Amino acid sequence: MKALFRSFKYAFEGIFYCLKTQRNMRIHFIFAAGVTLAGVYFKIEMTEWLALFITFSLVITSEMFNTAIEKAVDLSTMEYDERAKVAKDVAAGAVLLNAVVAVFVGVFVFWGRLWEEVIRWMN
Ligand SMILES: Nc1ncnc2c1ncn2[C@@H]1O[C@H](COP(=O)(O)OP(=O)(O)OP(=O)(O)O)[C@@H](O)[C@H]1O
Repeated sequence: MKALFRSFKYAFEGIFYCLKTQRNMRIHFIFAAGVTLAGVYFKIEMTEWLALFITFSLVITSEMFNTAIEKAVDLSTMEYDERAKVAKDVAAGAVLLNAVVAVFVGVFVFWGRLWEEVIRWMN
């Protein structure tokens, strides 16, 4: 049981480390909070919540793996190395890809509702 709690403690330390040191991670969390509030406001469907939570998770976990890879690469070399560049660029590319998909999902879920809201305000 003690070992289980210890592994949870380390996992939370990893999450807090990313939040403390990675500006992009804080931005992802702020976006996720904002989108969650918008979802509550617009009373979105259960399947839409599922799509949003999966995309939050993809963006945030890829950012965490990106941080882990950056640290591991820096541990292995501080010299310029083409393999280090590839490792970091591929990890950063994964975050970018997930972030772009998250924007598409957000637009897909909210575009119609935002548009209706704008029209309602104008009338
Ligand atoms: N050892 C290295 N050898 C070759 N290129 C590197 C090396 N370290 C970093 N780079 C290049 O510089 C880019 C930025 O790396 P860096 O480690 O500064 O990450 P970052 O994206 O600025 O993240 P953070 O701001 O979180 O540290 C990498 O994507 C890679 O292209």
